[in-house]
Amino acid sequence: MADDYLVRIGKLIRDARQHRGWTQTQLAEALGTSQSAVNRIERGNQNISLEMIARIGEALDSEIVSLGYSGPMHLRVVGGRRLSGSIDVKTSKNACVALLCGSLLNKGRTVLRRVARIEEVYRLLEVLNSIGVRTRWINEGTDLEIVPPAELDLDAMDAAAARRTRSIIMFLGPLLHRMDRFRLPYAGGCDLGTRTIEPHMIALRRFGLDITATEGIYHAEVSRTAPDRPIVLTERGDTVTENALLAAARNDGVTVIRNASSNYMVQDLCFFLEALGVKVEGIGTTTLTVHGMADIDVDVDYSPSEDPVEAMSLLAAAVVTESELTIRRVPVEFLEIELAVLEEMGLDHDRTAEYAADNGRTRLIDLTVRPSKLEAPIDKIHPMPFPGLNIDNVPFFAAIAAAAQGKTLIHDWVYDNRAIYLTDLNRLGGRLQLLDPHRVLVEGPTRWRAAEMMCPPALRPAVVVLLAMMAAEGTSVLRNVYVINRGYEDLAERLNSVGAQIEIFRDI
Ligand SMILES: CC(=O)N[C@H]1[C@@H](OP(=O)(O)OP(=O)(O)OC[C@H]2O[C@@H](n3ccc(=O)[nH]c3=O)[C@H](O)[C@@H]2O)O[C@H](CO)[C@@H](O)[C@@H]1O
Ligand SMILES: C=C(OP(=O)(O)O)C(=O)O
Repeated sequence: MADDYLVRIGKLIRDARQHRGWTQTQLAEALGTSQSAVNRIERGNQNISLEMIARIGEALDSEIVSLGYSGPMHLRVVGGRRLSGSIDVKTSKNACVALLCGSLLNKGRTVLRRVARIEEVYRLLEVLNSIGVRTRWINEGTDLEIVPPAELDLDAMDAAAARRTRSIIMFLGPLLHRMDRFRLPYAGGCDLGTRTIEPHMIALRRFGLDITATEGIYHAEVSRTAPDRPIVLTERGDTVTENALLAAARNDGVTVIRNASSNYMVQDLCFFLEALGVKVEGIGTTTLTVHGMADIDVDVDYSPSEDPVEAMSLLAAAVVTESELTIRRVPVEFLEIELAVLEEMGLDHDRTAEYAADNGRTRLIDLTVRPSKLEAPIDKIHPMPFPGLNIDNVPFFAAIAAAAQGKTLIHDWVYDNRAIYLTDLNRLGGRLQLLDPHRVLVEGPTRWRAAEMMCPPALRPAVVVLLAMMAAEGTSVLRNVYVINRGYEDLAERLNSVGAQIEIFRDI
């Protein structure tokens, strides 16, 4: 055991030394010891004191010497490298979390294919497991099998896991059919300002759900009723629409949902509901008509589609690093506006013919992006519910605008503070001026410079910072990247596979 521990520490030290480009002799000199002592330490053959570990960390200018894997994860990025080759887009966080919640509708076995192995999914799995749902990764860890118990034990819920994800809110739709009274912790997620659950309640009250909120807990009471006229959503939100769909799926009758989002995750959920036997008319439009079933008990096998926001992230990675990169499995329907804007800005790219995703419905392309001379767009960049420019893609335009000649106005009207986080790019040499909490003026082109900084507490701005670090010559450090791991599977490793140099390290 102790030997094992020494070998692990030795390996970490060797990795840190090699990352610094030092020989064992150079490290020995810095420590005032011999090369043979360093050699013994690196092979785990030498007892090593905490003081020595700290000195090595200092000498290597690295906190790579970490014990265990429980501390926060950080990234060390050697920037200025071109990317090349091709990279596949994974399935989306936002569809996967909706489908995990959707599995609660089904008494049978649900298999979801190629589910992204991301923290947001892990949190929901922890919640599902804690209430008695059996889940396991099958087919060498690529697919997920979900088998619900006859009765859910909501009192046993892992509240800490639940509070770390906003998606827990989508338990409301399925649960209101399973119990008359239950409690759920408040939803978490990115720190993006106030996001109330009122739009969800406007839809779910129509099914007889009533909620009072006290001390971080939603207390739900259900007097099951069927909506007697169309449900009109007051906001065309994604999870709101999904919650209404989930409630409608087990409402024995026809439910009409108006002002529905037709965004990618909503479409994936509709396709999944159809696989469960629930007929949904109007998929891809803002009026959904759901023919629900009182009881759903089928073994279902569904393949969620690829993530348009990950596709946009990879595209932005290519642009800021001035690389030629092929991004495979891009759900083009959900990136059309972004591509049209980028085309206007001068992006040189090729698209293959469309092919079907594994769900048989979503249209994919492979996209090759080449280094381009970009000009700032004439009009502002602003999001709209689908088919507008995707709300989560707006931050990537900040990085792209920073690469373009001229000034670009970015207007993120949706979130209270997401635009503010984009000004973190200034620490890397960006020229972003915050005009008000929702509008940022980005001036390009940018000569990025390396820096060490904390991850902003919001997923997409955090990835944008990482991309700028990849473009900046020198070594940058991005601390505490949990928020990135919420939505991207092995992002560092995958970017490394196309030429990036990003190293993961953790605190002691
Ligand atoms: C798990 C999941 O799927 N999360 C996505 C989902 O979050 P989610 O569905 O939680 O997002 P919301 O529906 O809360 O919408 C986000 C914000 O937009 C506002 N709003 C939305 C629609 C509208 O017509 N008017 C309006 O004002 C809301 O008040 C809120 O402040 O949708 C967001 C917007 O696409 C995405 O950023 C999130 O990645
Ligand atoms: C805002 C996002 O996620 P969430 O709704 O899970 O916080 C996002 O995916 O960018």
